[in-house]
Amino acid sequence: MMQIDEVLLDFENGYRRSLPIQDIRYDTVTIVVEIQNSKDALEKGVPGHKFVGSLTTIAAMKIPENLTALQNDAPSRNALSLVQLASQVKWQILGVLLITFITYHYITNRPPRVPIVLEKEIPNKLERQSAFFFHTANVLQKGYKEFGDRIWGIDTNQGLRLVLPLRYLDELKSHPAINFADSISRHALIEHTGLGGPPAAAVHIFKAKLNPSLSEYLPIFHDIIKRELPLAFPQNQDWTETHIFERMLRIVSVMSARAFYSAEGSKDEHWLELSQAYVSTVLDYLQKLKRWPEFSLPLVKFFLPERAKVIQQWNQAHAHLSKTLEAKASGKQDSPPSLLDHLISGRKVTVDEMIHTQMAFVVAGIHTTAAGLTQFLYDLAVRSEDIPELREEIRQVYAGCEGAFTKKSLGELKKLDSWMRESQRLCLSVSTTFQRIATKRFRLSEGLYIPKGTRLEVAATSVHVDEAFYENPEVFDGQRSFKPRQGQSQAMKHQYISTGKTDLRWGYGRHACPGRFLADAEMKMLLSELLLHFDVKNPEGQGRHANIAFDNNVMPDPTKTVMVKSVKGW
Ligand code: HEM
Repeated sequence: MMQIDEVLLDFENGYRRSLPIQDIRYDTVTIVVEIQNSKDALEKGVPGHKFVGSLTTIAAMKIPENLTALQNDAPSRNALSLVQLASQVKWQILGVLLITFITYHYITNRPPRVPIVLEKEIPNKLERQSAFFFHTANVLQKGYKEFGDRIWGIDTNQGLRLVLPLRYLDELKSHPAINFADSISRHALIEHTGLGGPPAAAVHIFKAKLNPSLSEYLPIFHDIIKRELPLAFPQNQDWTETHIFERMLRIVSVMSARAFYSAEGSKDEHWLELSQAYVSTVLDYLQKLKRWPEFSLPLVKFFLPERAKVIQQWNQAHAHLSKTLEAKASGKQDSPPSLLDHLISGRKVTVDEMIHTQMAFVVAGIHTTAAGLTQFLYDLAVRSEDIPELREEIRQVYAGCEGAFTKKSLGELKKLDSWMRESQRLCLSVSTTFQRIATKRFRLSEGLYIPKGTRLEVAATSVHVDEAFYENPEVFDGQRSFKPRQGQSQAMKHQYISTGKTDLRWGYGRHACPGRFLADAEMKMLLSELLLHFDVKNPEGQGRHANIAFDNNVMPDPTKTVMVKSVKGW
């Protein structure tokens, strides 16, 4: 037999204390006894062994040398051995659970096993990321050619992205486990920048309210174009070197301000300047941030002047929008109502919510449309021989509607439509589209497991130059879509606003660009007025201006110029 000198008390609240046995006063607590100091016990090799029971049990306890004997004899035997067992099992269970959790987490989040573009040519991952950032279209084209019909991956500074073959589009276009808005937020690095796409509710209102009222907007847009165009392109009988992008941006920003914001806003020079400058700031900010690896962004962003500029522009937008919302509180709407009118009708919207929505529409709608117009003119400047045919069609349609464009008359500009479509086929606004993010893990029908958070997309620029879908895809053919539209059955197909699996200019599926009808109308009216009154060409020997591309964005170079001259007799 051995004597216990000291006990270790484990109270239920987690408190633990070691006391000589004579100091223990309370006899009601449930305690754990750990033999600690007994020399005898040490010699017998049982220290660390725990017994649980009431103090009365323990105070009276004389522990036999043979512990098994105690377990058989002691009155508290069952209680002691059960809790002892539970205590040991508890740690084992926790251990097993932890290992299971880590294994599960690893397995479910492990990137899918797919071939990675450039992995063989550039073994260093950082260099591969950089190659994609600076040569996006080429890297996409390489992967598209090399992996054909398989799913393949791209290493980017913001992680692995999976490129899908077109056959997955139907399976995924309404899949509940993938999300478009999250992927836009991810592209805009929302957790570092606070930037993101327009809220789904606002997009819904845009589709339901603004798009159906487009006809009412046409005379307003046409007036804006007729007012702004001569300011942007003064009459000049000599060829004049002209920056295109900034002029397009200005005119589109006026039309967009009227449609998204308010009639007053479309005349407010400060708002117009702000909306034009904001997009460039955002693009510069993202371009700079995306050069850095993800983990460094929380720090890097503070060193970029664009961050301060974006915040300053938000503050300016705040001043405008709080004034406008106050003025609109009476319920007075523009005619036709702007998107802002629709958004606040019957709803309480805070100034901050409205800033987010308005600025997101500014980014989605102004730069893209101005870029589309600039790309068109850059294409036309190296094919000025096509101008007379386009101009003739415009003249006929213009005469037919007596100079007042309607939806129907814009629909008759089929050659212009085809030219716009061809220009956009080769110069998309984004190099990949159908960008989605997996919000849950799921498995594709052909078996590939997609972990939560995976980014998925389609290599749109490569699809558009695939000869399986386009004859002589590298050749610019302005009438490519005009020809098939001559037959009755195809008359409504192959339009500038059309979308399809091999026609990804506006994205695909339920998130295909809802602003394309607006862009189509704005662009056709602006180009019609421009081509009625001006010739464009590039200086002798100057080829088609190259685009600026980074990550997913493709833009015309705003610093380039084309030669512009007034048409005789205007
Ligand atoms: C030529 C001009 C334009 C181009 C090339 C363009 C291109 C695109 C593309 C490619 C997408 C789909 C992205 C994807 O699926 O990955 C998209 C979506 C979107 N576009 Fe446009 N866009 C243009 C004009 C506009 C305009 C004028 C608006 C005005 C409201 C607009 C608003 C939007 C919105 C809100 C979305 C997201 C739709 C959603 O959340 O479901 N776009 N655009």
